[in-house]
Amino acid sequence: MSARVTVRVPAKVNVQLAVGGARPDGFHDLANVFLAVGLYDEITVTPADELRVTCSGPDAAQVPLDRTNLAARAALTLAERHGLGAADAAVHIHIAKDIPVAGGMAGGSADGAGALVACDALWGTRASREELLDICAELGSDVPFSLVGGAALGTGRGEKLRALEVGGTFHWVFAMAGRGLSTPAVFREFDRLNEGVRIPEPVASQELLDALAKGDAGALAAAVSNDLQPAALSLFPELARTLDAGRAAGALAGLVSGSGPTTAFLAGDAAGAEEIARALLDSGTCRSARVAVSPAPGATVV
Ligand SMILES: C[C@](O)(CO)[C@H](O)COP(=O)(O)OP(=O)(O)OC[C@H]1O[C@@H](n2ccc(N)nc2=O)[C@H](O)[C@@H]1O
Ligand SMILES: Nc1ncnc2c1ncn2[C@@H]1O[C@H](COP(=O)(O)OP(=O)(O)OP(=O)(O)O)[C@@H](O)[C@H]1O
Repeated sequence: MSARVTVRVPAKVNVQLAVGGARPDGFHDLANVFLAVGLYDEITVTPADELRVTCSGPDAAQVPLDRTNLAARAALTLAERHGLGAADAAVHIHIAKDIPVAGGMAGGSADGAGALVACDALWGTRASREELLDICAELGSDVPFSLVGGAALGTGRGEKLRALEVGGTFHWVFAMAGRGLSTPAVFREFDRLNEGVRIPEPVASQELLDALAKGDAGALAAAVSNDLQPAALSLFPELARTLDAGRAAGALAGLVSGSGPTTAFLAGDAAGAEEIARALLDSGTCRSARVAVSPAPGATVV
């Protein structure tokens, strides 16, 4: 056991998000093609007298520091499963947050997966990969992917993962919006917009999987899709201007990341990404713009 563990966890973009009809449990079946991108939160755990969460970074004020924080929930779930008492499981979790909050990039999920891996190392609980994935799925639909990183197809509510091959580096620009969007609200809007419509079963696009496997940015750009985009745009119409600005600046594709409101732009190369980021900032249609590459590794002890 060591006295301090830091874990780095990436954000994600959904290059395909096919959404089925609402299930009886309120969730939606998905064909969710996740790609981890090189924007990271770092979670550091140290022994303490009681469970405590702190957070730093530009969006820190929006992060809950109580037991609803996914990082705290991860620590409590691991402790409970391994029969650790309150004193043994007391830990200070610090989140150095670089992933936008409520941005559709799985920031909270990253912190859940990171705290889980960090506490497992700190406490010497030696949970199997299978158990870690099981706890992640209990915490949220996106959390298992935050653990594994790379690229994966998520089915069910997104928690059942199959690793995907990625044959090259993709260059992205992410435009952060001035406010967040609630994921449940975006799924509710999806249901409202599709009322009375027969929604087909979600399936992954073979063209998209081939483009990923080849590392072909042009082919990936032609195949990206997000069924939640109309719902995110309906709740946040100004995002259409951001999408227009990124496309006008030469992006191969522009789309809403997951449930939004972060927008993602695929560039042909690193220089193109820098140019698009500058144009997005100059357009005044976003709060900030960041470049990042994919794929990125999952939760990693640093
Ligand atoms: C939009 C995505 O980020 C795409 O990766 C995910 O589907 C959302 O994953 P998440 O934030 O981990 O979501 P969860 O914490 O599991 O669920 C939050 C809420 O989102 C809705 N939800 C989520 C996942 C899913 N497959 N169907 C849903 O309808 C439900 O209303 C649920 O109560
Ligand atoms: N560690 C955390 N970091 C950020 N938000 C958290 C965390 N734990 C709980 N939350 C809550 O979760 C909400 C969603 O935050 P998050 O940043 O995960 O959204 P998101 O990136 O849109 O999620 P996703 O892409 O998985 O749908 C926040 O508004 C906050 O109330």
